[in-house]
Amino acid sequence: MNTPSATTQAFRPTLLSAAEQLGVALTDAQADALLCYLDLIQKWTKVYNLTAVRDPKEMLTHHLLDSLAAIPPLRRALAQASLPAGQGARLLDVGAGAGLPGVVIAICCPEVDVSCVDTVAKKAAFIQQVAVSLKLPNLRGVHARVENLDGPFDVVTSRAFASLVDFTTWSRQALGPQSVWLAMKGKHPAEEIAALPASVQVFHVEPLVVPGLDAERCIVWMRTA
Ligand SMILES: C[S@@+](CC[C@H](N)C(=O)[O-])C[C@H]1O[C@@H](n2cnc3c(N)ncnc32)[C@H](O)[C@@H]1O
Repeated sequence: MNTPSATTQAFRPTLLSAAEQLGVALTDAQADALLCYLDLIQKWTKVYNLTAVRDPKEMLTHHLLDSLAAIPPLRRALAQASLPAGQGARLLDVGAGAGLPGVVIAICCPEVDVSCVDTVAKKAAFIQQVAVSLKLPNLRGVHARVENLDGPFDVVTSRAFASLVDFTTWSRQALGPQSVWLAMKGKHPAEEIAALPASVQVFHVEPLVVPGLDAERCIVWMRTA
């Protein structure tokens, strides 16, 4: 059983209210897992330097709630995807670092198989540790450069990773013919979009509102043209 610490347990009302605002239905077990994930980041970041954000409250809004905001758009995209009947979607989170948004997706969407790839071995090992500690069979950490990974993955995500050109160039071989890229960005990245080659089609720039975070956020949805 996952039991959050007293510190993160105090965040539960904020988490539940944010989830409600976002339209993400969380079971008690999922809320526990998200709070325990915060505990694990805090514990391991002392040793592994997983993230520059150290304040637990900031971690909640800047990392956890920010990633949670991507869940409804992701669910919508998966519902529209024509996946073979009975097959769960495969998702690759590129440059996942401490597991954002990949771990949040694995907790909230148990039907999605999530691989978090990072070039830094200790970050991939941390994701494996999270998968074991939180009993998430649909989550794995992969130590590799994304350029060397084959797919096909149905959705390839990134957050705070690289320019759109680099993200799409380096991960293109991991996509199938019907797959999409989901890039989490701050304000509308007009210059990055303009720099994309004709072989990458941006089909939607979706604004995100993150509860408790006074900052612009969006998802850039792309597919191969
Ligand atoms: C700024 S961190 C972002 C981490 C996380 N996505 C987040 O939002 O907090 C970028 C991560 O990308 C990883 N990275 C850089 N180049 C990579 C590559 N070619 N393949 C896989 N991971 C890479 C780095 O090791 C780093 O952990």
